[in-house]
Amino acid sequence: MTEKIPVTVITGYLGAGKTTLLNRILTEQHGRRYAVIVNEFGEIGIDNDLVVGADEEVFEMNNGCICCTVRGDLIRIIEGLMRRRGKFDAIVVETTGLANPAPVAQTFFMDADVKEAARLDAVVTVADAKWLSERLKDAPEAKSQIAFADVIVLNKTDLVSADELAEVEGRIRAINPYAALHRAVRSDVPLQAVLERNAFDLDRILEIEPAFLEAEESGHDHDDGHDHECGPDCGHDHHDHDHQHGHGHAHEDHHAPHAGMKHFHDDEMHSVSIRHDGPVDPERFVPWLNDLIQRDGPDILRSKGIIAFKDEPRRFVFQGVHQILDGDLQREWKEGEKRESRLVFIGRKLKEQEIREGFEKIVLGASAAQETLHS
Ligand SMILES: Nc1nc2c(ncn2[C@@H]2O[C@H](COP(=O)(O)OP(=O)(O)OP(=O)(O)O)[C@@H](O)[C@H]2O)c(=O)[nH]1
Repeated sequence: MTEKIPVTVITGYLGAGKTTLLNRILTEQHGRRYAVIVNEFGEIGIDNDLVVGADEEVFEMNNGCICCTVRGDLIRIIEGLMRRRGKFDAIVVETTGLANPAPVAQTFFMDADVKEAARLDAVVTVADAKWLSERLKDAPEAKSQIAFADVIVLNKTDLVSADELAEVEGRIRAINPYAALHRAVRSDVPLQAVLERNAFDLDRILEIEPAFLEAEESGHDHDDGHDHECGPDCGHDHHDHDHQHGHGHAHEDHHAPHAGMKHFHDDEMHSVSIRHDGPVDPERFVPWLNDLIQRDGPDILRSKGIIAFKDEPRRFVFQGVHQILDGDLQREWKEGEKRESRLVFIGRKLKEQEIREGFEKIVLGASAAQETLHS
């Protein structure tokens, strides 16, 4: 079987530093060859011309709302690329700053041919340290981009004070406590921090954030109801794009001591994590998960999990984006490795109690429920 090509999706609000990151990826010596797909908003491709490295092939997805037209474009481009396998090692997709990354991520689960050939390696969100806090208030896309991230590059730290940095990190953590977070100036993160991360592997998240599945706060049940899910006749109004490029003067040393993380409640976006120390019956688990995802999918932005099935030497790994779910048996549990199931749901208005009770009662059956560790 040929290896699936890893795909890195770079997202982030307008002007956050996505193209800067992409240029870094394309110019640094890493011995890997990347095919680049750029999604732009508007008729005329500009980003394409801003991307350096003439040797790299840049494919443009153009025109309109990514939710509707671009998915088809993306599928077409990836299928085209697959016919020229061997010419590149990985794919990087840069999305428009206005996109909700969900439809892009979903492409890698939904389209059978794409799924066969490529795997979503990580969603990397570039955030503008100067403007993110503001955008989180007025731009739902900005929030979705943070919530979706596996890796967050907190860029433009040269433009903020240590206090402001702590504040924005706290806001990011309130939305997404799981992503690896790197501070950057001109998107200067080590490339191994963003590329070929296999970020869907929960183990990696646990390495970075050992407390990942522990104590977290869930938000209240508020929602502004604005989720960017477009139908086929999307009539999105995308006109209020203020192009906040943060060209201010650097006024603080970004190496200033870390002011300590602030904690915020995010009323809208939160997460539910469950772990269970004991075998899980696939015949109960799979229908439960499918039902949950079908029913609450619109509110569940991301779901991921590793499950220890009864009498199964391999780990069952699933991940999903909204209603689209994908799971398979992967590597074997290692000698001495704790056979613990871990599940995470990230989204809006999650029915935490229902999810927990569902897992305990439906999946485990009431008697086994005691063993479940609440996190
Ligand atoms: N001060 C400062 N400016 C930066 C930094 N990173 C990028 N910029 C500048 O910010 C502007 C936007 O950067 P881009 O990389 O084009 O951002 P983008 O996210 O691709 O922008 P869009 O394509 O408009 O969404 C450019 O003028 C960059 O030179 C940084 O860390 N600090």
